[in-house]
Amino acid sequence: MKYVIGIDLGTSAVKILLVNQNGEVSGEVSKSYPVMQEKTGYSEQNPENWVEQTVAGLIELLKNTNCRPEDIDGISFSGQMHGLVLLDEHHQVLRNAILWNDTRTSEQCQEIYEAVGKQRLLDITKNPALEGFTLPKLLWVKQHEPQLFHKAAKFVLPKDYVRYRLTGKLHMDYSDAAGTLLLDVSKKAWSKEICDLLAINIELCPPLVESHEEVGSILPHVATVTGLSPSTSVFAGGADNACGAIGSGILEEGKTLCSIGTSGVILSYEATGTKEFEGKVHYFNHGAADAYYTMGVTLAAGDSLSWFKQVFAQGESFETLLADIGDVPIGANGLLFTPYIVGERTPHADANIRASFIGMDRSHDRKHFVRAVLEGITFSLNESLDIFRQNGKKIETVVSIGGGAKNDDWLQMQADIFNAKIMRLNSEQGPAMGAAMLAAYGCGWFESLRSCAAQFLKEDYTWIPIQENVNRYQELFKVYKAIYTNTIQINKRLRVFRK
Ligand SMILES: Nc1ncnc2c1ncn2[C@@H]1O[C@H](COP(=O)(O)OP(=O)(O)O)[C@@H](O)[C@H]1O
Ligand SMILES: O=C(CO)[C@@H](O)[C@H](O)COP(=O)(O)O
Repeated sequence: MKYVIGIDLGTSAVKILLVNQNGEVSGEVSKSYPVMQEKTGYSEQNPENWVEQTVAGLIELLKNTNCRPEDIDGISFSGQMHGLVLLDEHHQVLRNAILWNDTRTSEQCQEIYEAVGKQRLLDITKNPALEGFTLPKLLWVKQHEPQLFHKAAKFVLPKDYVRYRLTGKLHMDYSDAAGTLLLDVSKKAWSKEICDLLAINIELCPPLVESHEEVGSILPHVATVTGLSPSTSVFAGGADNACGAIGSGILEEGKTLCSIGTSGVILSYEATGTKEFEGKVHYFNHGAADAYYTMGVTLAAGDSLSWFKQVFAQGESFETLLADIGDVPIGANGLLFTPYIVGERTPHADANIRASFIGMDRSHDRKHFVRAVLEGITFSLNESLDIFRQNGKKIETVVSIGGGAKNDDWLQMQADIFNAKIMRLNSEQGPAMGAAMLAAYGCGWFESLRSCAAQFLKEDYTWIPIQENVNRYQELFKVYKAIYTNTIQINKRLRVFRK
């Protein structure tokens, strides 16, 4: 039997899957690493932690399997998007990576609009200037750390750096490059125009490749340490949401994905890069060649639940924390939560907004708060789903993946709030499975990603919306939506108190 490995470099942890030719998961490892928040709005990670934990994960995976290293035909990657990894001329890391959920760059977003123009930026990149994207981070380092910026020879994204450490080769694939705001999304080339207008040397941008392209093999010393074979081919891989889409079979028009990881995403396949969404949703290159996807992003989806657990239930597992949410009625006895703990992206591109619990009552206990957190996260994702529906998309079934897809009550809640069937596949590890599929396709096991999906992906269970719950949630959703507008000014005034 032959195998492939999919590595998903998430924000909370690296998840590694060993998958056989039938698409069965033969081994699975997860290794976590910390996120550093030095100030409000900041979010950084040390790239060395990604490498250490990926290597540790590979060692563990190979130790616990009977598969021979030479039977692993290929490895590919999925990774958290947008994070800036700056390298010097010797490819040494110059500073901590600035992550996708770091929002320190509002001023740089304005600078981009002033230099490029809103419409021109949309024409080239298909996206607005958002704090989380990579270009504003580059400009921030240029302005605040000029001596360090001066030493920069290349920038890459998180999984590109880990791939570089395993292979010695630097690349970036189109699906991840689209999230930098430096890519001409439909021409699939770095935009010289944007680089020139913002005085960014285009030489900083790494060579571009397709996600399924072979980019190298495992370096001998990495092979010795991990137990991998130096003959195993390495394929570029893609952005975690593009890989999540591949690993969930979102490979044709009409298919929709909900991913609840640290962030939350509602994603829809697009056959062309020429539709107009006016920047209301993100519009990026897919990991499937010459395809695209649109998505709305909740900045802190799973992260809101993790934050709640860390503050109010330290040491408990997600399973015990969520054990009794099924006993709490819809609406948590009048308690609502907005998940804006690090600001928001869709539909409110607002780095300044912060979260609220509204309606706290003497009768509430912890389980009401937990249910309110889950409902708030799901309402936020429903705002993205609404944008798609308002643009004429018919959404009847949604494939749900990520850590949030581990809880059955939450999946029923998704069905009731989205008013759509929620399908869970045989593995909720969509991005890692997508990376494994890119390796399988890259190795030539299949003639297309679609035929790989037909072999690899199986439906596990589907949750059907319960009409009575749908009606209750539709009423509550109207109240939820009113919280944003009613808390903008309050949060502006609170800003000076945040450290
Ligand atoms: N058993 C569980 N039930 C519900 N949610 C969970 C569970 N375990 C983890 N999560 C959620 O999943 C999130 C992590 O999901 P994951 O897809 O691994 O994220 P990432 O790719 O960002 O590292 C956590 O923030 C947490 O909120
Ligand atoms: O910023 C985005 C998408 O634009 C995030 O979706 C990141 O890609 C992080 O993903 P997770 O760690 O939550 O999977």
